[in-house]
Amino acid sequence: MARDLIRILGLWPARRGWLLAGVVAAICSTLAGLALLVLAGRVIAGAVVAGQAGAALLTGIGLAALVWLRPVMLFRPVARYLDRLVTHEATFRALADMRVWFFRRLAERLPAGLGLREAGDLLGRLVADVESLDGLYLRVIVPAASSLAVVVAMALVIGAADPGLAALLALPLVAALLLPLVLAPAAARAGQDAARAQGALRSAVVDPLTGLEDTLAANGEGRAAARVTAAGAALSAAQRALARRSALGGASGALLVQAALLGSLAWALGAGQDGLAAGLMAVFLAIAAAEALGLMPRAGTSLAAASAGARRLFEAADAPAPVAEPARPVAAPAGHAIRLAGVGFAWAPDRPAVFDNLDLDVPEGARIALLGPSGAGKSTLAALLLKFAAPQAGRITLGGVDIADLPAAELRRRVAWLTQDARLFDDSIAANLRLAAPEASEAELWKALDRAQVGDLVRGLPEGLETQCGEGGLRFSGGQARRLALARTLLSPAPVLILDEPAAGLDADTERAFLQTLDEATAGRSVILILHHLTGVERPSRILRLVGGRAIPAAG
Ligand SMILES: Nc1ncnc2c1ncn2[C@@H]1O[C@H](COP(=O)(O)OP(=O)(O)OP(=O)(O)O)[C@@H](O)[C@H]1O
Repeated sequence: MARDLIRILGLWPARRGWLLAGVVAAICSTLAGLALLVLAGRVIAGAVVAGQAGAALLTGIGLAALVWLRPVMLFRPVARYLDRLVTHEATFRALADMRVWFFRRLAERLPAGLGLREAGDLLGRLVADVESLDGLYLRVIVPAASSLAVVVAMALVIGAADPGLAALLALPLVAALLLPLVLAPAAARAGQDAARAQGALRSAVVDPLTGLEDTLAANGEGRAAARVTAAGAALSAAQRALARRSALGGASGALLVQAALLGSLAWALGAGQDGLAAGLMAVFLAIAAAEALGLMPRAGTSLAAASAGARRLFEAADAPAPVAEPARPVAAPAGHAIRLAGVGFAWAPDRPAVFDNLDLDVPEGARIALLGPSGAGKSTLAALLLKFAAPQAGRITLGGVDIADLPAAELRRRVAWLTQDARLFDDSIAANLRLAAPEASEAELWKALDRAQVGDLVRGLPEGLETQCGEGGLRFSGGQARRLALARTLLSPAPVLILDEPAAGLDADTERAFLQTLDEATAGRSVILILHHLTGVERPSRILRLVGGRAIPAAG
């Protein structure tokens, strides 16, 4: 548990200044509260000892306390305001860093898609588990630092007057301070159950919602609702267990703080005239301490929840990346001829091999038509060429350089892929296109749209290039969205294009028109056309068929 949490803190180096400033602000605010009660205590203790308020005000101590009371009263709300402001700002910044870190780690580990991972569960990790980490700072570190400052200040203030009283007061308060460490391990299991249940609930909701049409068409809403109910019940049970631990911690904390209060009260009553002032002061300090230390035992459950969140994040973030970046990357080659030699590949050790001793040459400027039945491995070949997966045998070279030695980003600048189910993102058409070429001018966007046979459609839209595509491109029909995605790929300056069924979604005439303009759109570039069948207008330089894990020449 401690290792995960220490590692989390290590991931926030850029926010160290903010985090530290938050702790300092919280300590100042708590100590200001303490000082306020100390000063009030002094005035009252002086009055009680002197027998009447007026006389107390005239004693040196009472007068000094009164002088300090006003600035401290003014300082305290300011300190409290700054405390909340800075600690929350520090948390927001640290969590934002954490999300980006986690997202990048996922992107490295899931280049070929989620595979068997559940989208809802990953979303839960990215949102809820990252959020649970705010408890580590806001509900554990900050209160612990403030409480420690309170205990030390109290020991100093009371210790100067009466060390025995200071020990009596400090003992239960130190116990309250340490209680979270005692309670956290027991709460850890409940924290893990709650985090897991939260992930399961998100999956149960996201999965049927993403495919709502299919869920409804199959009358599956009853089953989906039952899954959500079961996942919700599991989450409630886990959260109830966590809440029980939190309540237990809260009650124990209150008990310890009250013990300190009662102890000092008993001392004050039992002390003679000499000890009365110190005893009364201790009562005031115990009241002040209650605010800071009363929260501490609950920090145990926050610690457990943060540790469960951290565990789940690291579980996903530490999975081995399918393709490691080269330890010693080589310079990108000038040429872009592709060669596969003796490539063997299976997606997992227990899955059948997709390729077995595959050889393939794509010379610069060639147009290869790659045919093959469903499941033959056409998309898998594209995944290998973009290093979304790495072959277990053989090598793949680009311009004579093994792609294993090229950084993935360099390779992907040279090879662009229109995937089979290319996705439009929830942004404008222009932004979707510029994913492939961020610097592209408007004229270049229109050129790519025209080449993909979708320029007229976009011209007819009131907002043109600024039209929002909606999530997954829902604003457009399947065929229109595919042509927009094709325009994006054609816009890419990459010298090698892999186009998986580029004419899918086009009617016969438009398909013909598109394939005829392909020459112009891809002039000078190598193109791998993944097709189920040839229409006769593709004019490939070679036709290959993937069969039994190998590429064999096919008749046109
Ligand atoms: N990302 C992936 N993770 C795990 N297995 C995969 C992945 N992509 C493809 N496969 C598996 O690899 C095999 C070949 O699939 P692939 O999609 O490459 O065939 P294809 O020729 O493109 O088929 P289609 O013409 O139907 O698109 C299939 O058994 C498939 O389940």
